[in-house]
Amino acid sequence: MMEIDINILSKEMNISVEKLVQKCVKAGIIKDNYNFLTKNEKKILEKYFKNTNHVLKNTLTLKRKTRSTLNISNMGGKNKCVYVEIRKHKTYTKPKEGINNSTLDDVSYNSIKNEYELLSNSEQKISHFHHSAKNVSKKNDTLNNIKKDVNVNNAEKKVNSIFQNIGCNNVSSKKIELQYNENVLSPILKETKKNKDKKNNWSKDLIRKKSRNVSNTISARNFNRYTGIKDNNRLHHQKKIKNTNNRNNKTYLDKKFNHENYKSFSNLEKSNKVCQNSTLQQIFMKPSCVINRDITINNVITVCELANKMAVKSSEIIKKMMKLGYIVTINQSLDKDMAQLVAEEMGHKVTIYHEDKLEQDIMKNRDISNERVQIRPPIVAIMGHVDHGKTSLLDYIRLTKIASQEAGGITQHIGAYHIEVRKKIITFLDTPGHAAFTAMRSRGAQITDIVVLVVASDDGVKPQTIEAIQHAQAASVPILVAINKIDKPNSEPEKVKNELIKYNILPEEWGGDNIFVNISAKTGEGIDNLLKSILLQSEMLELKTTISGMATGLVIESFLDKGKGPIATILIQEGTLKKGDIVLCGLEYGKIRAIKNSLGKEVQFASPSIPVEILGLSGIPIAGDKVVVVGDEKKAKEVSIYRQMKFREKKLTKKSSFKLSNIFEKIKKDKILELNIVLKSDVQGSLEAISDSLNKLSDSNAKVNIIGKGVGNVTETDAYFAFASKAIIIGFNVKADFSAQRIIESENLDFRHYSVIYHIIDEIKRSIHGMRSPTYKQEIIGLAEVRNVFKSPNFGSVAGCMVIEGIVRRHDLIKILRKNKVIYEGRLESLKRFKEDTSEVRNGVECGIGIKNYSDICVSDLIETFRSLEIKTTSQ
Ligand SMILES: Nc1nc2c(ncn2[C@@H]2O[C@H](COP(=O)(O)OP(=O)(O)OP(=O)(O)O)[C@@H](O)[C@H]2O)c(=O)[nH]1
Repeated sequence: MMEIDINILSKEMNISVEKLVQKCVKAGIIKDNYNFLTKNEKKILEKYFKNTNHVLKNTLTLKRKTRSTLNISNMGGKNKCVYVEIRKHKTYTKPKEGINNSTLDDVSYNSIKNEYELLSNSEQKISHFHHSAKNVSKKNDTLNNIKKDVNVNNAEKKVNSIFQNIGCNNVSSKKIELQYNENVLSPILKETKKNKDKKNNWSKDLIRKKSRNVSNTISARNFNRYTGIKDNNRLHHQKKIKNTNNRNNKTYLDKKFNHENYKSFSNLEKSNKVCQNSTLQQIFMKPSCVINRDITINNVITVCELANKMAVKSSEIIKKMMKLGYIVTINQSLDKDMAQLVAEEMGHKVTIYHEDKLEQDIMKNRDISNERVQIRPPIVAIMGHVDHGKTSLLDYIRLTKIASQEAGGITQHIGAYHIEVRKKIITFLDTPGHAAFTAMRSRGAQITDIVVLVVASDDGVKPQTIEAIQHAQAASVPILVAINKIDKPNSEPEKVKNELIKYNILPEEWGGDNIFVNISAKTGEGIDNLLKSILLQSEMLELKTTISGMATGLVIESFLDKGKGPIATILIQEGTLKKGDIVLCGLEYGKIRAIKNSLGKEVQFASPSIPVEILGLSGIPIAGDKVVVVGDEKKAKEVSIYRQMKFREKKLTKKSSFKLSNIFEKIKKDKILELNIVLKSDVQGSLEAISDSLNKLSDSNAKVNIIGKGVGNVTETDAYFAFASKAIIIGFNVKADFSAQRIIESENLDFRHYSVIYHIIDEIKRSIHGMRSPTYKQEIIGLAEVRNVFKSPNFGSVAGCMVIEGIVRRHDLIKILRKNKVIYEGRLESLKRFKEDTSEVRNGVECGIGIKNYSDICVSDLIETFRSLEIKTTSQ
């Protein structure tokens, strides 16, 4: 007959040998030798377990069955199916609470242990006791220890006799318990009970606090796992805490443990038992009192952000503010004073974050020794009308063929080059018009020292020549006139000189301040003279700078190179830039990886007024951004992040720019006595008429300055010019180009459109004198281009149109523009899509438009829809 070793069986069943022996006895298996069970006895035992459901109490059995079919090809080419069934069976047993592998039964074990703990009151002995109790083979040591400490002779005798009776050297703890109770332990037990209550309270408190901390960061499941502590030692606790990554929790527990000084290991053990009892519940304790916090706020903070910082509900702030007399919404921004008021009302301590602290810190630590002051090379911008020979001039000077390499012969990007003339350096900027010059100025970057105005002697003064003069004069930069193409037979340099008088550009020989040089960029005639004149002009300007110390400069242009990353062309204004320097550049920062000169050669440093390309920035800066060398890369990164955040904030809050509606307030407040205007008109006649009338409005209160005027639509350059000069834009019978419209919107410029001269004069007059009057602003909604004209018996002429911008609505006011001149203002008669009436037509869609009381519509006319908005001007 096959026999099964009882030790092996106990391991398989995952219960202790002693427990198994007890169960055998209960199942009616009585044998002398308990070391082996027969097959029949095993069956009886299994039946007993089934009936008593003993195992199921603490076990969880998982079964899984998977079926699949295998196709196996036979020799003859036929397939054979093999059905495969995999059965998996796994039983999980929940470990018993406390010390479950003890040789003693639960009740007696716990009572003995409690008493022993109280008697010994030593952590070492308890751990020793645990260790001993876990191992059956070490039972004698355990008993000896108990004996030593408890000294119960009767118990010892009984124990020994029971050991022998059982035959497997086990202990009948019941007997020990009885003896203890009788002789020694009953008085101690009373004391124990008291302590136990105290300890349980402590444990509950601990768990409650633990759960409150942990619940913030770990899931309920993690929490259960965390609190269902199997191993009753402190180190294990700490590991668990580490795993949760909850620093607060760890500190809290550590503190608690230190505080208790690990008085008794049993305390912790008991707390774990409480934990285990509460593993299935999460305990979230509502804070019993308001927690006052120290909060830091910036200039602007939303209600929601403030609530998060104070750890209160947004509704509480809204309620509080209502009590203070303000009605706010959750996403509303509060300024720092308001936020401070509310937060302090709610009992929190507020610290206002000083905005420029980071910037100030980083700028403080810069090395800006002013020891070596030297004369610096002049920076010259070449400006003028299209095709008057700007690039050809630079081309000749540098003896390179830049013009022929450019797409379509038109300058596409800003280039910056330096040349040497008579051992003196001149730096040239080649601009693609005036937009870049003005855009840079609008960012506060004044980079140019001298403007060379190129005027073709065969073409004379043209619109862009006038624009260039206006921009240079607005920036107070000296103008040097280069009358070009004198090699041409039809050249008339004297005529150019005469034309320029109108714009306050007078040659020195006529008593003016401007140097005039006749040149030919083709033959090179007069160019030496021009360069000499530039050097002369720069000497007069006494351009000086320090060449030692950390560098500062300006970005001229920037782009992203796929291989090298962001590249910026910069001009150093002060100090010397070295390879490896840390720079702050607008919103970006970086460590200079390489410096290249205008010939593309790598150099180790760059001195003032020498244009160089730098590599190593974190992003692409904008033309006009300031480059500053700083000492600390980490701080530079912080400042860069802060600047980016501020930029986003500024974009969102959109500060209002210079507006006609608040001119009177500005006159009162800031003593601004000048109203700058950029005026654009459809024809020269009305331009002059409006300009004269506006100039006459100047009085002791305010001066009207027409800083820029011209014929044609409002362009991107006009918009930048207005922005840089804090001017309003007035358009008479003209509209703003798409690009200009974009700048007007992004910079929040004041663009006013009129079709009656009297309205312009009246409105400006009223604004200057702060009169209350309703003024109207036209907001353009859509633009449609006439592609075809049909005759309809009902509606007269119907224009077949394509909407090219915005929306055309049936009831909006309209203007008809022909060659950028407004030829009619009125309303729509009809708006149709495929013969169906419609209320609106969007961008990119065709439609039929009938115009009320107007039938002279032509192909290519533009129909602009707008609405008139009333703006309240300031009161006197
Ligand atoms: N005869 C003659 N032709 C010239 C002279 N200077 C320039 N040109 C010609 O004028 C044309 C325009 O010259 P560019 O140098 O491209 O003019 P630009 O002002 O730089 O033009 P954009 O880049 O479009 O602003 C070219 O065909 C040149 O060859 C000159 O002094 N004499």
